[in-house]
Amino acid sequence: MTDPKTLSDPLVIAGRSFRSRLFLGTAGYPNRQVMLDALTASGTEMVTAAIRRISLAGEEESLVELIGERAHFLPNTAGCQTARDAVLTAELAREALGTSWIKLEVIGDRELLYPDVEELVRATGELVAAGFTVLPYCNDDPIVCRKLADLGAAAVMPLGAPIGSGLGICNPHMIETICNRSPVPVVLDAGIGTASEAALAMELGCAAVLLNTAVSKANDPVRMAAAMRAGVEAGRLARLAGRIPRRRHAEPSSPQLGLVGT
Ligand SMILES: CC(=O)[C@@H](O)[C@H](O)COP(=O)(O)O
Repeated sequence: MTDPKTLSDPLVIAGRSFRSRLFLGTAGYPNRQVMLDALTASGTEMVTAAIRRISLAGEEESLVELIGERAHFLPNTAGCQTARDAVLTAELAREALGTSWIKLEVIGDRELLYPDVEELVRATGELVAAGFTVLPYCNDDPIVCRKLADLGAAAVMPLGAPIGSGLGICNPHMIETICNRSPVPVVLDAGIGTASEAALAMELGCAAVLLNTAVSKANDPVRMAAAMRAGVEAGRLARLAGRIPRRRHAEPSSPQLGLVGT
């Protein structure tokens, strides 16, 4: 019988526990109240925002205070294109916000928003050596994920699909492979379009899902945030329960023995 405690096993990253396995971004909401209501509906305990947005636009200055106690704040290096730029941005975040946690994004192409793997690996090594808790956004590549974990990343965050695309998980087999091999938690980051895709990420073995656009740009962001919460929880439960194997042929669901004529 399932121990009810396993249903709510917290996720632990770098010694910090999270009951919610849904992490949310803060960009693109119709207004701040909708964003806050969506965060509440999602049950999230980890919220990310680009350090460039926070530091450059005065209006965003109080975002960290607004989030306050409701969630752990995870600054990210969105917009950085070199390791040097990302490391400087992370140092700025640590100085300004007093956190050494960083979601590391080093983008190699502004149109694709795909990670520059060489720069990402370099920046991860430098930031870990400088005492940061590094969560790198990376390709759905098991080799890259292993290198990042070997360098000391606290989690790896492979993309499901390009940021903001809503395409879902383009290569579920590779995400599952990464999950099966990773020594650190795997957080599916980017590309999720709807709740069933968040559930799939968890069914594949991800420890958590990070998403933004699917909620902030939904017709009803608060309702979608609640749907994502339910999707992540359902996917986690299904993963723990263990799915039946796929078969190429029918398998009677009722026992045949004992029927007249058998
Ligand atoms: C907010 C953030 O960190 C995004 O860059 C993240 O990668 C989420 O991507 P989606 O907007 O596709 O969910």
